[in-house]
Amino acid sequence: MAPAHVLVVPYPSQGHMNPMVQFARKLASKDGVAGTVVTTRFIARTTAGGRLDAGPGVRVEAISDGHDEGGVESAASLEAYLATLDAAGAASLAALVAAEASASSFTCVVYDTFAPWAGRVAREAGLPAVAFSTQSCAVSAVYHYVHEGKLAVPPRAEAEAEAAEVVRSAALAGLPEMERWELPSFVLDDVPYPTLAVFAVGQFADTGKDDWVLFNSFDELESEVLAGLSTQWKARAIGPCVPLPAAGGAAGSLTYGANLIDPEDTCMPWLDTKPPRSVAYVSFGSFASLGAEQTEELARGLLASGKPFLWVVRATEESRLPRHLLDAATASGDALVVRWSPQLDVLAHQATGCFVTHCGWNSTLEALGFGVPMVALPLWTDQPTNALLVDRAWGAGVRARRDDAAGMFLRGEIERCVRAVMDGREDEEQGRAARVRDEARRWSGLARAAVAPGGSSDRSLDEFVDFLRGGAGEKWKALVREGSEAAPPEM
Ligand SMILES: O=c1ccn([C@@H]2O[C@H](COP(=O)(O)OP(=O)(O)O[C@H]3O[C@H](CO)[C@@H](O)[C@H](O)[C@H]3O)[C@@H](O)[C@H]2O)c(=O)[nH]1
Repeated sequence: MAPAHVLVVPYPSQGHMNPMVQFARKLASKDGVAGTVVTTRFIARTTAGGRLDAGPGVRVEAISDGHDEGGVESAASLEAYLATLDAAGAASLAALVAAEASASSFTCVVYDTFAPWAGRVAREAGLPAVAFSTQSCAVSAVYHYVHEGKLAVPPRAEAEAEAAEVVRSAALAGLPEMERWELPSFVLDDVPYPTLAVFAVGQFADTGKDDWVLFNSFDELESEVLAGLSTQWKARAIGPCVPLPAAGGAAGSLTYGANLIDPEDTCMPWLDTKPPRSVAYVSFGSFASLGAEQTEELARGLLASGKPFLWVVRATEESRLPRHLLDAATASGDALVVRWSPQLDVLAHQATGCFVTHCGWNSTLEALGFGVPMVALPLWTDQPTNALLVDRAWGAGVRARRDDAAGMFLRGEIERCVRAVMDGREDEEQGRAARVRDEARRWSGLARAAVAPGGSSDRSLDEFVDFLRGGAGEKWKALVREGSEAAPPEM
């Protein structure tokens, strides 16, 4: 039988491409499965090193996002970009699928829930459309239950009038009790980007009860929420989609093969000069913008902690850096500021003692996978919920408290959290910080076991592969050819 050929369509940004490229690579490592990853023409041309290397058995194809020359940066706004991407991406993807139809036809399309247009193209072409969430099961569950009307989020005015802001109904769905500010920001009524909010909340609207939904998570991490979601769809956790070295294996160089920016090669030699677990690694992912005041508070907090730090400040953020504060530390080798790091290698390095992170889902999973305790400084979207889970549910980090009056994380709080995690001191409030490092190590073992042969995520991937090998696409196409309603093939 011809191999099952899966077309994998991530939303074109770093935080979405990394896990989906890793997913395609894992899928293609299974017998009888080939993968093609789709990116935009702009990214394909400008990706670090000029190429995207998804590994053996995975082809890369480029489609148009309507901004072939400048990508998202050349759009008037993110919302304008999404609208162009929806139309141009769908047309371009449909052309790719049609061009393949006679040759090595695609069997199935796995699409990012942030690229719902790809799901539509799949359905219109008579191919099974499988949703892939790059965010946690918990966050996805909140969006879904809000969309279904099963979870009500109090408007800000109402919440402020109540003594406690706890969203108690969240507990019903296997979710932890959350205060309003701990929910993904897109379900709140007082955040910017209302169009994005509608989009995020409705990302599973096209997904039916018999449809597969794959999560970049693992059973052991989110078992209860996942069990709840499994009653909604054919939900399976197949992560962490992170290139983790096999247990006991040599680390080597770790990469997703999808860097949109070249990592700086000063990081590893600098880390090599530092004692084990002495360095705070600081990064806010590929998207966040901290603002000048928050950047200065962070610089002052890191300096006050007395720990050496490796801080990623993207080129677009550099103008906010208070260089005068950092000069002495960088000159003495106590601090290194880079525009982009080889993050997986940094987290795997023995000198890295904690990860000061915005709790983007990939960074969170990477920290868990490499057993690095986190200091969580969540900003928006799914990050506040991830930070809550890291701190309260998984005990793998300490969450900094944002100062409400200042509207940011203050230097003293940042210093306190870095010291609490790195010195293992008792955290007076939570009484848990001393155990954070042990918990981080424990999660690393569980994460690696989940993706190892026979682990929970590996078994779920095998189940999906069985579905693919069962000729999912062929059955579907036959049904459509016979003129029957586009019913899904048996699963
Ligand atoms: O110097 C760096 C900094 C980051 N990374 C990588 O870039 C990715 C960043 O992903 P993530 O941590 O998820 O952050 P964002 O880029 O901010 O991701 C967006 O997408 C995620 C998945 O939907 C969401 O969870 C986040 O909130 C959202 O901001 C990770 O794989 C990192 O390893 C590097 O390789 N080098």
